[in-house]
Amino acid sequence: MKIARRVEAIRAAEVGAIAAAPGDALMRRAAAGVARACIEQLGGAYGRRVHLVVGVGDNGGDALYAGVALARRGALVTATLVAGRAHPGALAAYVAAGGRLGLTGRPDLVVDGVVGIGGRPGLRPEAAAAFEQVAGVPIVAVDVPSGVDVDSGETPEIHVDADVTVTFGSLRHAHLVDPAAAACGAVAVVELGVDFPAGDVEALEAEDVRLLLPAPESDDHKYTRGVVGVRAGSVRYPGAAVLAVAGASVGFAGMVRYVGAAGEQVVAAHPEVVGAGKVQAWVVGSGTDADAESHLHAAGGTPIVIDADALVHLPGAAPADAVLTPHAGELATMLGVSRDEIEARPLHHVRQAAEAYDAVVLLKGRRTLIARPDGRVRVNTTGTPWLATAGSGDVLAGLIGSLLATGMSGFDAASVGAWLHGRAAQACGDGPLVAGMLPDAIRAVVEDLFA
Ligand SMILES: NC(=O)C1=CN([C@@H]2O[C@H](COP(=O)(O)OP(=O)(O)OC[C@H]3O[C@@H](n4cnc5c(N)ncnc54)[C@H](O)[C@@H]3O)[C@@H](O)[C@H]2O)[C@@H](O)CC1
Ligand SMILES: [K+]
Repeated sequence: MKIARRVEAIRAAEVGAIAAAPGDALMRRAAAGVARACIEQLGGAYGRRVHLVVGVGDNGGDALYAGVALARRGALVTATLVAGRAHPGALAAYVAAGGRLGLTGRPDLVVDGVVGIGGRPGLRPEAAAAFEQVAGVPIVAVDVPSGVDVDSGETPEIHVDADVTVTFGSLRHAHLVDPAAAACGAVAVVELGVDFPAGDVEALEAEDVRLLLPAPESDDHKYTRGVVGVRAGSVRYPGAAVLAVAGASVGFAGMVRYVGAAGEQVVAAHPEVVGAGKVQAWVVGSGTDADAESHLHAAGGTPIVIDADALVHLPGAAPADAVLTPHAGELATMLGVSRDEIEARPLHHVRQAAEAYDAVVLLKGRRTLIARPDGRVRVNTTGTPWLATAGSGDVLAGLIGSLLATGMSGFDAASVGAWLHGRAAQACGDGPLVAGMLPDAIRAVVEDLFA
């Protein structure tokens, strides 16, 4: 599990280690990691031109010590001190190692050491100008891209867009949560040997998913494995029914039931699907059009995935054990704000919705967020831009419903479902895909996990 923590918790955990380490030992260790990332990015150090953009705090200190390490490996290092001063010890070491002040020529790489966890969102004009001078050059950010809001993952002001971000000890929220995560590029964590407390934002990794997934026991039969019921599709959108059922039919639940206007199409595509009866979980809403409200009311009393058209019919609190799966536009309608506001502050809004509806809420996006009413959040890190295609959400809703039917909690079902769905898209390759390809790819991903 990847765990991201709040700045306050990180600072508190590091106090002891900083006090115990002689001189700038911790900063030098952090800087060594930054230098390694630069060398990797450049394919070597000797003769490469690296430019440091340096602020007044320890983040700038890290950048300067990284400059020391790079200069010792033969790189030509220059630095702009955006406030005209910098961490005294690091600056002295930098100058002693042959580092120069001021920009000369076009560098091969820029190191962003303006601000880290001590920064406020935005860049002061001197910092912004320093980056403008080297526009287009790849950037390695120290700790976080300067200017992002570290705890909220928001980017309300101008900020650095990095190719690589090197952080220390623990991930911060900005590394996982968009839009800040998108500004980080690839993220590397340098170990500092510090113990951190639990965090409230996390991301599943393959091993976590494998451990959470249900696998049938030898004495299981179709009913003990769980039955999922799908109420999706309509005369107008029969395809949504077929796709939601396809997502529910990848094989986790022992049986799939379908209730709705597209029964004929569903059975033609999935002959194993049966009609109404007892279920352990419902999936309601994908493509249900005008039937959404009646389906929502008919499907009560079990864990339930509420998707698409059904979302707007929720009164206030959702039914017990509900997983809501809106995209940004749907969440905007539910919360009475604009889509732009949701996209600017997805972590804030997904938590707000989880609390308001007293349900697990999965907000779809490049970095899908899954929130519980108590504020705990999982971020999904799998997927490709090709996944943004019609019907992909229907497959996801069905898949999550089938996991719920096996007895998984809503939070686990939603986050594992999102992980598998995204990994399946990656397995389809870096090219176009249609939603109908996902179920087979999900099966292949699961087979790989258990291999
Ligand atoms: N805490 C630790 O254990 C470690 C911290 N390290 C580094 O130390 C950093 C934190 O250092 P600091 O607490 O000195 O804080 P920063 O270096 O992040 O920021 C320092 C100062 O920058 C100024 N500032 C704030 N917002 C600004 C903005 N938008 N534009 C320009 N200037 C702004 C403020 O005067 C602020 O106090 C971490 O991000 C990390 O890079 C590393 O050396 C590893 C160890
Ligand atoms: K930075």
